[in-house]
Amino acid sequence: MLMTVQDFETAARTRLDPVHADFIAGGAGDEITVRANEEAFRRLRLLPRVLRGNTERALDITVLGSRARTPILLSPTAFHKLLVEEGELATARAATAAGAIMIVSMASTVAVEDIAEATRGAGEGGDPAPLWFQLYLQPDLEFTRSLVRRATDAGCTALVVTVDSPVRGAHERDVRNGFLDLPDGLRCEHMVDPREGGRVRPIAMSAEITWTHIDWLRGITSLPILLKGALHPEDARLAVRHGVDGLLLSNHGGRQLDTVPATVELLPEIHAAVAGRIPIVLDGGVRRGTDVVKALALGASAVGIGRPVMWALAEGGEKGVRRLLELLREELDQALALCGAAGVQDLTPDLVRAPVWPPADASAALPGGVVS
Ligand SMILES: Cc1cc2nc3c(=O)[nH]c(=O)nc-3n(C[C@H](O)[C@H](O)[C@H](O)COP(=O)(O)O)c2cc1C
Ligand SMILES: CC(C)CC(=O)C(=O)O
Repeated sequence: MLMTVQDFETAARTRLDPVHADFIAGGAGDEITVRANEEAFRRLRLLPRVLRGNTERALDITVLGSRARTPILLSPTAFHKLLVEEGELATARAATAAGAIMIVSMASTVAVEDIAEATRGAGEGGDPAPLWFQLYLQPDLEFTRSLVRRATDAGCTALVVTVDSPVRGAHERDVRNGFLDLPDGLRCEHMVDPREGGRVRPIAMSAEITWTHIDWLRGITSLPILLKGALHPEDARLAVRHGVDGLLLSNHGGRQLDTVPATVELLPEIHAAVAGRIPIVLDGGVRRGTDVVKALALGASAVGIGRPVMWALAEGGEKGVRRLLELLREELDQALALCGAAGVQDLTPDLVRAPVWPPADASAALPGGVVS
């Protein structure tokens, strides 16, 4: 029975080509950060409130003008057609059914216009899923401008600029497996360049990109801009100064610089650095409703999931992703109830404890004042 994210991972592995399973699960170098993301959530403890009388929980959020029925959004992941024929269309329909924000990867195998169309048909009376568009700024600014225009015209309501990739992370599993390119017949639809007779450009991960490019982007779009992958508090402050509207606090699921901290460990520091001026979305290692509660309590406005969506897609296509989003919603709702919360707005940092025992200032409260 598929009851947990872990169940989806296990089920997906039985279906997936092992090379693709490695592409999804893998990370950079020794994958220390891949593991750290999940471990950090597991280490944190929740400290619930009681007798609050909350019989229903509100899970809906509005981030940067985008309304969603859940604070769990779909982080951008590449190449969904590797997993199912419909590719990102299946993902987008499932996101719409859940009322979740989907961030379309620049490296998607379906074009953003078609993804937007798919969300319009899938609402079951609800609104289409808000789509955000993820961008690696290309040094060819005219090409980047055309992508921004395409995303805007397709109805995307925010741009997510990934800034942790001056070069590609060292994915050693992929190198060993010889998985260095998409198989024949699949392509990154956004990299097709009409100016070059429909040539498919490689995605440039460029070390030339600087804050000047962020200023340039700020100047050509009125869509909200989120930076994805800024981890240093000073960069978070710089983002605010450069007119960025939000942060997607992410270490790329441990796929770029290995040994960077888990994102949830960085959250309090980044939250303090931006001081409420811009919202923070966090991704990396979110696998349980309790993880969502912890991240929101520590100051995130929403969380993103990457690999779980890929596993669910591989396991059961659109239905798989729907089920995944449902089960995470159920887990989140239950965790909120058990925390005594009436909704995500009730989550505050006092509900989260890092397990240090005995606490430095509590030894006097131990029986007989004994510290053992
Ligand atoms: C297979 C795969 C493909 C990804 N593709 C992209 C991408 O195209 N653009 C991007 O900014 N991040 C990409 N990411 C990173 C995710 O957006 C996200 O930061 C990460 O997966 C979150 O961690 P999680 O997988 O533990 O949930 C990818 C991650 C995976 C696992
Ligand atoms: C094709 C890549 C750009 C996708 C990516 O960001 C990743 O695999 O982590």
